Amino acid sequence: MLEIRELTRRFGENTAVDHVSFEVPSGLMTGFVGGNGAGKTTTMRMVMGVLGIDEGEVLWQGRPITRLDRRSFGYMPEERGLYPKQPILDQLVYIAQLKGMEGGAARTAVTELLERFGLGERTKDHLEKLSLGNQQRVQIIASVLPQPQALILDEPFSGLDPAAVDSMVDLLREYTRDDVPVLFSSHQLDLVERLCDRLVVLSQGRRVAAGSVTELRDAGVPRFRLVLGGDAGWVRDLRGLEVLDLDGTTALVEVREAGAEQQLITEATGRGDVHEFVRVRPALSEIYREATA
Ligand SMILES: Nc1ncnc2c1ncn2[C@@H]1O[C@H](COP(=O)(O)OP(=O)(O)OP(=O)(O)O)[C@@H](O)[C@H]1O
Repeated sequence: MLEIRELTRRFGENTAVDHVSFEVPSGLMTGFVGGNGAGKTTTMRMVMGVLGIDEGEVLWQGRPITRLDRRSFGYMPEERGLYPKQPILDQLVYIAQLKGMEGGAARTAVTELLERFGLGERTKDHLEKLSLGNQQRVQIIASVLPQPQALILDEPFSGLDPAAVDSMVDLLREYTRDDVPVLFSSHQLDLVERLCDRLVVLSQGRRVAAGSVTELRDAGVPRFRLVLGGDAGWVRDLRGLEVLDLDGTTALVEVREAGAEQQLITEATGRGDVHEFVRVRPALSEIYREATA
């Protein structure tokens, strides 16, 4: 497990990351979200040791992380940094060798990954000849070579078409199945909701929410939708509830006093037909908007 404890980084007067703590458990996918400038990249850079830490620490397997640990991590930085004028196979094999793979094994692993990402026919092409999305695929391959102990990926999905997103998702799932902790930042909340076991939300350098998607969706004030056979206007008169929406026979209410929902359903069944009475959990996008407001 990777643990981020009270990490803090200042740039002059600006505290870009302010005592941020969270965990990236092994075998789980953790999504890292927050608006532009929230501090995601700065946090990831501190985790990877490419940026100094002002306060706090990073722990790997329960002890302070070392340079060697970081070398065994797969890191996809925001600044992508491969050579535009070199064939993609050659530079990926070179990177794999730099990371300690033997030549033959490196070539086999790279070829396999290139084929997997639909680039099997492009191995001799210079990076700059590929579309931006395909360049992104090459960056992803560079970051997962060789077998990483943890993955720290800064916006790995940006610029990918749906097919490449699917290849990337399959690949990341294979790593989590092998118990690798994965932390990735993204602005694509639908993707984060689909993929992530856990989520960390940053706003202006601070952690404003963290937990599993289910925990976060359950954490807020409970909301219920009630659909009746007749008019639902009487719901406004009940104590302990706030009516968020009322449309003829349908009411959406928020429970302000514990137990008010029991009173609601008792009253509703006493008055006539109840077609639906369900707890409504907010979408991730709503949680995100509220947390970062
Ligand atoms: N090298 C730097 N020098 C000065 N300020 C910096 C530096 N790097 C980051 N910052 C500032 O730190 C804050 C956090 O930036 P960061 O890039 O970590 O945010 P982010 O969440 O990754 O944003 P985005 O989603 O736009 O990539 C911003 O205010 C940014 O301007």
